[in-house]
Amino acid sequence: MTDHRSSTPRRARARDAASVPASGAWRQGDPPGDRRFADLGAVELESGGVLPDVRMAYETWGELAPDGSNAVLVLHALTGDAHVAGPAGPGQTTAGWWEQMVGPGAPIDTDRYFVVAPNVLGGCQGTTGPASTAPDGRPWGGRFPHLTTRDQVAAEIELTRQLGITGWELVIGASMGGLRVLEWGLLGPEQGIEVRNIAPVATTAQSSGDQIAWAHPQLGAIRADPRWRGGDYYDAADDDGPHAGLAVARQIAHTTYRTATELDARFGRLPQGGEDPLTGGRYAVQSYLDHHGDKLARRFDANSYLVLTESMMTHDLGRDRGGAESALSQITARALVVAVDSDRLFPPAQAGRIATWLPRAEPLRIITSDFGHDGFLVEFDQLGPIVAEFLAETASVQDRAGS
Ligand SMILES: CC(=O)SCCNC(=O)CCNC(=O)[C@H](O)C(C)(C)COP(=O)(O)OP(=O)(O)OC[C@H]1O[C@@H](n2cnc3c(N)ncnc32)[C@H](O)[C@@H]1OP(=O)(O)O
Ligand SMILES: N[C@@H](CCO)C(=O)O
Repeated sequence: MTDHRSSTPRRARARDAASVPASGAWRQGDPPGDRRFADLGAVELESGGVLPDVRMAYETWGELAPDGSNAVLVLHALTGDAHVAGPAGPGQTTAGWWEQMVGPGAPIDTDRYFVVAPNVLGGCQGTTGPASTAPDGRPWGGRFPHLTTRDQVAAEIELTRQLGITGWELVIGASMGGLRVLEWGLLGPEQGIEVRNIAPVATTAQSSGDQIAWAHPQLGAIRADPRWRGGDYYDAADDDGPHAGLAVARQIAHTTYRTATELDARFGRLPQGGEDPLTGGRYAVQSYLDHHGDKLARRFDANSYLVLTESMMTHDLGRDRGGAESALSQITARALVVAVDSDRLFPPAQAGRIATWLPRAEPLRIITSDFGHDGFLVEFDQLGPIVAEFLAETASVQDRAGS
């Protein structure tokens, strides 16, 4: 059968920022959307080990108010990064992934709020991850430790301290970002960082059997790629990494991000271009998945994909806290919980439980969409007003308290 892939994927060179000096704390007047780096030192891991010399990449927009009251933390999903808003920067190929949500006059209005977005611990866009250099001078590769959502938030808490921020007006994120939002609701206050409002979107308090099941073959696809080499492939040539395995993992994931309704309506049984499925050619939907798989393989690191996927699998807000309901009931922040009605990966019932058990949650907000889980990246006409309304109510509560 012919190889129909139109391009040779090159491994996304993980942007290990080891050679870039840390920029220290954010300062008033710093340009918006500039990638910066903070050296966080060692992070103690939930598994009992320690990850030394952690560096975290982040971007900021807006100005921190003199009383520090307007800081908003935006947490990205699995393959997102710190570049939430603004045009593609150096080494970046796309504009911000929440460009319509964050900016001057946007629902998260950077004329009013100071927005911070870090790249997650274990990622590949500037923050310490498997492609980073270990203390022995070699890339961590397959030796990189298992991370949990709590480890990722522990690093973000240290970043918060370094930025001189004592409290977040809002912590918001979707999907994997939403997992961290919920952990922030507990770990932030425990660590002395106030979390006044949270907005978990298209997310869950604990990964379900179904979510773990969908993740499993994605891990398998990467590890079955002979070019993965047990995770130690960074010395290989650019075109000799585990792109094929990563691309298949993305194809599995991408299917779960969309819906049967959309895929059937949009592609149905149409063949791709001049290809004939009866003689080994592809259907259009296969070509579409090939495209998304190849695209991710060019911009993302396979080991980071493994580490982050496993952190999502082990996510359980209720671990060592008496279960998810008990953990959620201890969160004191006011909360906006949002789901997408057609999300087959993070079904609305999971968000419904979060909204029910969070003591200060608004009624669950549901986005209507054919796009499924990806609705949080597409349905800005619905998500934008929901978030803007929540923030406006927050501001009015503050104004009343202050008057
Ligand atoms: C927080 C974060 O998650 S950040 C990461 C977000 N970004 C990503 O996940 C990148 C992957 N992209 C996506 O998931 C989606 O594109 C979204 C959610 C961002 C946007 O969704 P949509 O606007 O519906 O885009 P859609 O899924 O239709 O993809 C469009 C792409 O498919 C391509 N495509 C469409 N049909 C076909 C086909 N038959 N064969 C090959 N390619 C196809 C288009 O050419 C387009 O390519 P491009 O993105 O390189 O320009
Ligand atoms: N497209 C999103 C979906 C996962 O939430 C991502 O890749 O991060």
